[in-house]
Amino acid sequence: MKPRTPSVLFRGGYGFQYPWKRQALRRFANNTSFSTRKRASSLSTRWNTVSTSQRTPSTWTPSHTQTRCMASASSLPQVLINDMANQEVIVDFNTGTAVRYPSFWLRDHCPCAECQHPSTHQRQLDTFTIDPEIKVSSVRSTPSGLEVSWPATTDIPDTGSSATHTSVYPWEWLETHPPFIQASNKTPSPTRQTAQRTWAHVPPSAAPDNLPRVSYDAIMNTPDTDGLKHFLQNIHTYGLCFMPETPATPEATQSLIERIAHIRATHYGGFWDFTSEVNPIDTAYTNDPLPPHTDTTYFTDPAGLQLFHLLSHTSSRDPGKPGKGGESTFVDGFAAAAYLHKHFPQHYHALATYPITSAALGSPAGAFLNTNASLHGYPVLNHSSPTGRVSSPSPTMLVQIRWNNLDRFAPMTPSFPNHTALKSWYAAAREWARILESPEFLLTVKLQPGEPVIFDNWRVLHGRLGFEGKRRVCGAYTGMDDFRARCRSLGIEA
Ligand SMILES: C[N+](C)(C)CCCC[C@H](N)C(=O)O
Ligand SMILES: O=C(O)CCC(=O)C(=O)O
Repeated sequence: MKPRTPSVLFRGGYGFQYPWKRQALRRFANNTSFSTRKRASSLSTRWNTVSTSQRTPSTWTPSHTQTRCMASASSLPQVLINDMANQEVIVDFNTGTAVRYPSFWLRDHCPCAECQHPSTHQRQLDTFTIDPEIKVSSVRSTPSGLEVSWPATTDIPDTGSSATHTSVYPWEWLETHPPFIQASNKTPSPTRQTAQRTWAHVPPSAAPDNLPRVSYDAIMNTPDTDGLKHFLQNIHTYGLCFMPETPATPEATQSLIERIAHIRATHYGGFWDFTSEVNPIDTAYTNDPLPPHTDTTYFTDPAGLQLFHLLSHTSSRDPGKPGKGGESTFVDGFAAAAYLHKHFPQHYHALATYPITSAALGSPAGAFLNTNASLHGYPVLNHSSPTGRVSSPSPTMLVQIRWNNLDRFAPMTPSFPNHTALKSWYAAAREWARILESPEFLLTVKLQPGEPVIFDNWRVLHGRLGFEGKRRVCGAYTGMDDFRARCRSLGIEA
């Protein structure tokens, strides 16, 4: 097909009105040698500077030996096609950089109702019927997005037709789903801490006024979701939130957590209401002190949020009097980890490197162990990065803390290469435990009936002081994915 000269021409062209676009596209043009045939009319230079007289987009059909700038009204992104072996469509979003989309990747992510289920948004297109060397037939910048026409092939799901196919990719979707790591995120972008604020040096006295609080009524009873959004935002930003004026009943407490998401049931049950017991399945069901820890470190996917509501605590000797002890403790593990990284980088590295095994062995449900022939446990400090590889772990990449020294278990699959490594891990764990218990980081709060607390179990460590008397606590877990999905449903980028 003889390429038609783009009927869309644009004012000024890259070389004149927008010099920085020239650099942006040239960077891509230079990064990929591509051939263009010089053509008559206004096209010029290696990457087709054109002058424009129209301001509305229209179709343009490149030949596959040609690479051109496809431009449209200056308010729309500009599109460049790189015709090399793995054809790419390069989009300049008028932000000074441009993003590359392989044609196969674009076809595979077509959002139309044939290729993607309209309500489940699951892929309906069989990826593996797409021609691996597929190239666009034509592209067009339109107000609703990048319109791509594909050649007639048999990859149309189930229609058996060999009609061509057209995909329209909304600009915002394209811009927020770059297939390749951009230079801008070569250094790991902050993870969940992007909008998170660590806290420390909080007076270790009773809950100081500056701790985040949202009342039960604001969360449960306002017709809009402002109170709920504020509640979730606090949990995401600070890792915990108190909920004053909550009726001191299991029912009201359960409704609070279910306002967020469904309860994550475990071998402890779903919604728990517990006191100390004679034959406990876990030390939580005793009146012993518990050092700062995160729960369910022995799960592949540790519980995301945990809620505690102290319903009562009375003296064993005189039920009319309050019981002694049982204060709750909380630590912002991200703040403690940042302190460890700054002052003891070798200890941070040890806790981020060596996997350890945790276990819950007291339950008749069986032994929970996060180790087996193929899984060798997890480090205390777990990181994530855009490349999926974490060569030098740092707090900006920290996504999850797994620390419960009571539940740490001798692994069946050894994870320390030698005695030196083992000693370095113990030295690191000792310093970590010291930091967690230090006044600078340990928040000690005597929970009160009517004011439950909820916290991020991947970030905030919790514990309690030993106590005497009858102490009744209720609460539940939710999953981290469920919490984050609920945040997103309210516009919070968790
Ligand atoms: C269910 N309830 C919260 C009452 C007890 C949970 C015990 C959790 C266990 N010690 C761990 O650290 O995973
Ligand atoms: O009893 C408490 O206040 C906390 C218990 C605990 O740490 C747990 O259940 O994991």
